[in-house]
Amino acid sequence: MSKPKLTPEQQAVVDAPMQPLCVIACAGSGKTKTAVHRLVQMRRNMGASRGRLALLSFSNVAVDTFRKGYETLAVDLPAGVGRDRVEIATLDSFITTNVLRSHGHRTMKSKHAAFVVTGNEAFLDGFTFNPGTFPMSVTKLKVGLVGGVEHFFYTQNDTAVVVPTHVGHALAKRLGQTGAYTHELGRYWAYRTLKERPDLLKVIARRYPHLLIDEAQDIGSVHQAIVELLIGAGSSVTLIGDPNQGIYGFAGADGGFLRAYFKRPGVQPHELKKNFRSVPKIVKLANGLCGRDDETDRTALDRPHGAFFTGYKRSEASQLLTAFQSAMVVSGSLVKQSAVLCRGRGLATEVRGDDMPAGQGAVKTLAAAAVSRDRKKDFQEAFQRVAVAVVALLDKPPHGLVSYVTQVGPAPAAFPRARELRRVIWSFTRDASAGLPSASLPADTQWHSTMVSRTKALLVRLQTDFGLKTVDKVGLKLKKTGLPATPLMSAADLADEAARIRVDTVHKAKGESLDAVLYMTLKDHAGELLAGVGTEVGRIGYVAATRARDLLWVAVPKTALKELRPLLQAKGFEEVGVVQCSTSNALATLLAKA
Ligand SMILES: Nc1ncnc2c1ncn2[C@@H]1O[C@H](COP(=O)(O)OP(=O)(O)OP(=O)(O)O)[C@@H](O)[C@H]1O
Repeated sequence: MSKPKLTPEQQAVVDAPMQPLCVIACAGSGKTKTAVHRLVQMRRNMGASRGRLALLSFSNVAVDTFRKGYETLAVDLPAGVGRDRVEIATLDSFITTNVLRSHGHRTMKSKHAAFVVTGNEAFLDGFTFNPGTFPMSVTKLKVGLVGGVEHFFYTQNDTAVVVPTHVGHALAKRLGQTGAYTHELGRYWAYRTLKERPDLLKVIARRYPHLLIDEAQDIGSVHQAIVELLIGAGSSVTLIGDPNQGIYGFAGADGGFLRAYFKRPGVQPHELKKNFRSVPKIVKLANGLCGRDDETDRTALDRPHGAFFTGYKRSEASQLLTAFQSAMVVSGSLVKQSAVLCRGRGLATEVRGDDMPAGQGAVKTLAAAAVSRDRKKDFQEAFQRVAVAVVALLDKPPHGLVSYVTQVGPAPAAFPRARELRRVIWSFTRDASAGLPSASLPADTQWHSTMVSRTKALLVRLQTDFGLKTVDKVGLKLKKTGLPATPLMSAADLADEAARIRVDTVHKAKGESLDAVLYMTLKDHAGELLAGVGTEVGRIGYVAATRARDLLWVAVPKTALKELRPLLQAKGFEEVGVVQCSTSNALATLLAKA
């Protein structure tokens, strides 16, 4: 991490006394930098003390950034300071490592050590609940805590639907007895373990006298209950986040814990109000949306930039995208650092034109993995899919093998060589020349035959090196049924891959800085964006808008334009028409830039 000077407000957080802080920070205010500097300073203050420090967040991307930042800055710590006594992890992995993995099984009444399931494990077929329509997998079961009382629910279109407590409880318990937990239920079991084991709680609080939690607006009710237990047992907890970016309300996280935290005795309040990301016009607009008066660090550009709106017809989404990409060229935004964002997955899928992955069974999963890797450049997703497909080709694989392989961290006793196997599957996933073949090969001929021979070779290796037996008649599971004659990543995709702009949900883009953002809305999404950050959909719009560094477009349905126009203009958006332009010219220019 480079070392630009911290602002006075950032420095005040870093230099604050060793007590709990509540840091409310605006979008683009450098929470990452501030949190890492604070972490280093706290470690310096703790000197050689044996207590550990933890910096916790919610995504692996954030954790990676924090780790790199800490590695860079911690070299300046004097000798004798316990530089390694720092943990940087997701809140869930902190809970898993410290509570669930070694202690959870006792509370879960399982003979096995606890292990996570992701939903693809065959044995989960027997773990469902029936809300009256059709059976739903236990992976859909969510749990919240209100005043220490658990309540179960599932979400449908981002709305919570209650599951009777006795049903949810019985299902969680039955699954728990096998040693398995879903991500959701893991937190529940961790909470129950800590509640039942004050001795363990005390040990953890002593081990971690200080915790820093980033993106604290995403703390849900069960997370909060766990954090409250740790606070009660003596850990000093600092929260950093932006309540206006709380977009997981449907999952029980509405930013309330962060918003009210400064009121607690002994908690020192701080604010970060300087936005380093966006041009002044976008910061002004964001202030108008959330009712804050944040400052901007950037100056206006000498090329077109700022916040615009336009109308679009669903059937003409591709023209809108072309027009937006043309505007990006003029504003100097790079395709690879820009995105079209939608509030929901449905609209994103429609705009992106995603097809169902071709093939069937394990082949379908491997085909989807090749597309994840080669089209979406999402290696993590590709890896997860390969792991699922490969395990599906094994005869009686160890219980929980997919999760042992895909989860980072020490190998479980049940499968001590998980990390080696992880490496083998990673290299198969990554290497299109010797592992999973390229999605650019014709699917039902070259891709399929290459995939079959390499997958079989991989399975032989798993048997020889790891004792993992292949299913009988594996050829039947690797048939080419359903694969098209064209490449999985179609020829058209290959041609304009460099010019293809990412289309994603706002949730996926959280925490990112993007040169240009096109927020595609339905009428109510736009209405709620304009109404402010009081609702979840309003906050989702706010997150979309504040990702943009230089250029923000909000597209609203043409049918709603008349009604929304004055409201958009009142907030400071300027109107642009979707000018028709030659697609090939626009793409050629973009390709040259990319
Ligand atoms: N003191 C500083 N001087 C210059 N640039 C800074 C400073 N602090 C942070 N930045 C830059 O500000 C940008 C935004 O920082 P960051 O991504 O951490 O924002 P954030 O607070 O997490 O935003 P959001 O919550 O919107 O995701 C980064 O490019 C970072 O390098």
